[in-house]
Amino acid sequence: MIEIDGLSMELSSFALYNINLSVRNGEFFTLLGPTGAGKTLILEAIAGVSPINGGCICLDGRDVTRLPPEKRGVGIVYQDYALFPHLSVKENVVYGLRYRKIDPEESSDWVDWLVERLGIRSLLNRFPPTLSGGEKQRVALARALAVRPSLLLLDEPLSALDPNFREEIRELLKKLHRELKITFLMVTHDFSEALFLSERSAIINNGRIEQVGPISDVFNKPSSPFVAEFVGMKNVFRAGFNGARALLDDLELHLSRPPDGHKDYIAIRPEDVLIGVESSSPGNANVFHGELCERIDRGLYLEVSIRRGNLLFKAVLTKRDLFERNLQERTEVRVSIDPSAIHVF
Ligand SMILES: Nc1ncnc2c1ncn2[C@@H]1O[C@H](COP(=O)(O)OP(=O)(O)OP(=O)(O)O)[C@@H](O)[C@H]1O
Repeated sequence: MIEIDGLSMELSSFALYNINLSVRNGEFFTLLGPTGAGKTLILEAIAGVSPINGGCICLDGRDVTRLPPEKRGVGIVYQDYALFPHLSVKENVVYGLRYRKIDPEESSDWVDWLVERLGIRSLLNRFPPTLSGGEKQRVALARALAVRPSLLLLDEPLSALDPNFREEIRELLKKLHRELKITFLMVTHDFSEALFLSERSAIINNGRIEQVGPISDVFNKPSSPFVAEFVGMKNVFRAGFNGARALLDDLELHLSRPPDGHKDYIAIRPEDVLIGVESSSPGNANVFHGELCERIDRGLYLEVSIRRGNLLFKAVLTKRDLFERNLQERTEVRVSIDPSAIHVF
């Protein structure tokens, strides 16, 4: 269990402000946010490798704020593997045992299990520079777990891998977490990774936590414009509200129900902005016309913008849609949005 209370860190050009976080025992938790948000610094504060200016960090009920890294019971895996190039795979794996004064004899069954489980037995006498990215990350995982940490910290462990290895290591992390039942805290900027792996997540923006909660809540119920955009709700608008209606300039959108309490924004996923097709709930769908003004080719699909007065809506279309329906730029299109697709916060 991790309890972070009022953590702050001040650097020359960046600061972490009043970070409060509670991660349960055995949980797979992600710190999610854009590059430069401060995710790695939080991980480093927990590991004890970056000095903090205030607050305290408890691991499994122990205040570790002033303990050196090797006394915190934490394993860490880095994006760039950070293996020792001059040591063999075997020496890398057992490196932490000597450093933390753990008897290698007592740990031999455990290390043997890890070597087998991570599929690195045939690599034991090789040296890191001769390994593929996926192999390096398996070795880095074995090294971090060899000291039997109660908490595994993972700093973007998938982002340096090419897509094939990324999927393989992602699956491995999920299975390892289930088998080992220890707490995993992973930093990532990739929402789909967090969605696949973690139960709960904290969204970090510019040194602050924007939202914490079950990953499905973060995805479906973002609580700020930043989180809404981060999870792919590309249509975020400031709005006024009147009962079960949102007022955007001169456009009125029906909501599925009146908002609870004071709200300032609505957000809609681009895939819920339907162009030229009937809504699944025609009785109360929001229907309006706008001009198709931009098409961006995203490979498998096209992102299009539709202008309606001062409002710009983003939608997605397949290439087939676009050509079959001859949707050219500057044509007028009919847009429909189901009230249940409008998220209010
Ligand atoms: N030792 C340091 N001294 C000064 N600034 C630092 C130091 N370490 C990190 N920073 C700055 O703090 C900010 C947050 O860094 P951090 O590595 O935590 O970001 P991140 O969210 O992990 O991003 P990324 O996904 O790119 O790794 C960045 O602007 C970085 O340049």
